[in-house]
Amino acid sequence: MVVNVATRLLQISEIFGPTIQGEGLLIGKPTVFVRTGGCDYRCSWCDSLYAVLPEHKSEWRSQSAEEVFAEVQRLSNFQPILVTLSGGNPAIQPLSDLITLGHASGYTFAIETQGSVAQPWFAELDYLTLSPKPPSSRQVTRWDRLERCLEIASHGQNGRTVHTCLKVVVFDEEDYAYARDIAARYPDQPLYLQAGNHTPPHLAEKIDITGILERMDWLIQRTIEDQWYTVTILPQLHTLLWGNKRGV
Ligand SMILES: C[S@@+](CC[C@H](N)C(=O)[O-])C[C@H]1O[C@@H](n2cnc3c(N)ncnc32)[C@H](O)[C@@H]1O
Ligand SMILES: Nc1nc2[nH]cc(C(=O)O)c2c(=O)[nH]1
Ligand code: SF4
Ligand SMILES: [Mg+2]
Repeated sequence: MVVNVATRLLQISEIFGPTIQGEGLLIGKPTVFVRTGGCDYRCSWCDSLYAVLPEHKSEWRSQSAEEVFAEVQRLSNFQPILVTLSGGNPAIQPLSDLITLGHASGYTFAIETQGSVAQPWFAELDYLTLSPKPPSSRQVTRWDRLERCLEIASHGQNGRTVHTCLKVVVFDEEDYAYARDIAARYPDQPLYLQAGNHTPPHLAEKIDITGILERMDWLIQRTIEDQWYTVTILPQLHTLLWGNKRGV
């Protein structure tokens, strides 16, 4: 049988760390990021367009799982660490081999994805963060696909539990209503509300931390007003610390 090796290569935008996970369920945890290139979405406020738009393709590299894992091991000084797969949409890449390789050496794997593409290998992950996009992103949620992601994760492979959660970026009242809808649809999933950064690299020269914190304050008041006590509200910690800097 002829195996097309190229189809197993990963499109890699950047590999960096260790740093801390700045968002959601694993906020504050030391991690190495593997950021893949290419995305099926075009969120109006995306903070990682260099890993999304085809005009940045020449900056990405095609690498095997072995090459990516060697870089992860080098960065982590061969100490098992949490590896966070992000992008772009990492769900459009063949990441199963990387997860298998890493698990064999004690590494754990989390993914950040919008839930628009469900892959069988989600069952091999340790953490699956689904981040469906609210109206301000100008993207349309495919609920059937989001549900398929959760369904796959509910059958963890090799006795593994895939810890799942939902994370919704909120900029305004419409986004907040979308987040409420998500909570009603998936009452058993931990839900994180993430204050939006309205000054990502392509929309402003300087990051407006005060503006981000004001939105965060509004979001907290808004949830308390609704007596919505099961939700968790967070900023992007890395954005507060390091602004729009890349590779942190
Ligand atoms: C860059 S995305 C990559 C992974 C995947 N495509 C996704 O959207 O989940 C990682 C996380 O950053 C969030 N994000 C992107 N731009 C943002 C912004 N301007 N403010 C707040 N969060 C943002 C996304 O919603 C997602 O949760
Ligand atoms: N420190 C840090 N935390 C993050 N959490 C999610 C990120 C991402 O871009 O997916 C990210 C990132 O780029 N840096
Ligand atoms: S889905 Fe994620 S990577 Fe893709 S455009 Fe939206 S925020 Fe950016
Ligand atoms: Mg980011």
